[in-house]
Amino acid sequence: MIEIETLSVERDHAPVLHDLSLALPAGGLTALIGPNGAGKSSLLLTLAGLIAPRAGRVRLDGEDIHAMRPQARALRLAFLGQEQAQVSRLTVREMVGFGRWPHHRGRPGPADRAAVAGALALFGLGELAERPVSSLSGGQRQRTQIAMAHAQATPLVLLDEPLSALDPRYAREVMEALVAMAHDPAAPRGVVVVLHDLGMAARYADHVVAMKHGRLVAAGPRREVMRDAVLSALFDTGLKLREVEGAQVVLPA
Ligand SMILES: Nc1ncnc2c1ncn2[C@@H]1O[C@H](COP(=O)(O)OP(=O)(O)OP(=O)(O)O)[C@@H](O)[C@H]1O
Repeated sequence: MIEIETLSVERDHAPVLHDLSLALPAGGLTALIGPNGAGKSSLLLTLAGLIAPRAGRVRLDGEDIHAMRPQARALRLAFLGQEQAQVSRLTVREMVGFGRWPHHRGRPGPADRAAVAGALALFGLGELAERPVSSLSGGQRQRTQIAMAHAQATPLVLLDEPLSALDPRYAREVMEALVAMAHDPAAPRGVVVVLHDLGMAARYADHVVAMKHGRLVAAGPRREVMRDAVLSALFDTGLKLREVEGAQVVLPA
């Protein structure tokens, strides 16, 4: 369980999150939605412990995230930001293997190798495993980074726009892999994902958090938040959700 208590955050001395209070469930997939500049990335960076709040705090299972040592935090949460440094010489397998570092600290064992192999298979990277990351397409690189976050095997996974470079097939496969991670009966994880694709949020999220101007607009189970009136007000444009052949789609109203 993540508890966000009266959280205020500044970036470059400008307030970007205002007095946010919210509890996120420990399991399931939570979609973070809202217009450009709403503060979604700032919230994710704060949840990851990478931006210190001006006021308020974030607790993970009762512990203040910002008081944890980085090594301890790396066993509790995995974070994938929008802009990742490119480590060009690494192969895909080596990069995914970096996700295991907090577990083995430089001495990988069979469990680490198995976790990497599982992540490579889950994200369709088997055939690319020995390729340098620098030789990959943007979408292949994005899947490599998501696989690395998966291999980290943390109870909480934070992903900022993980679908942005993916074609429809891989966007769907990655979302289904994230759902499987969130509902893995052996080790369910809390997966929090910033999504611009509202159709994906409507189809796959268990919970939805809607933000605008650095404030919370709505939060709750998907069906409570993904409603025509909430979405239209959130994005300042007419939107309607409709069911087409069993899937939710978002249309202009
Ligand atoms: N590195 C930064 N330094 C200073 N201010 C920033 C920085 N990044 C974002 N901001 C500001 O913080 C506010 C929230 O931005 P943020 O990136 O968190 O929003 P977002 O909802 O993730 O937007 P988007 O959907 O466009 O990615 C904006 O006003 C933005 O200008």
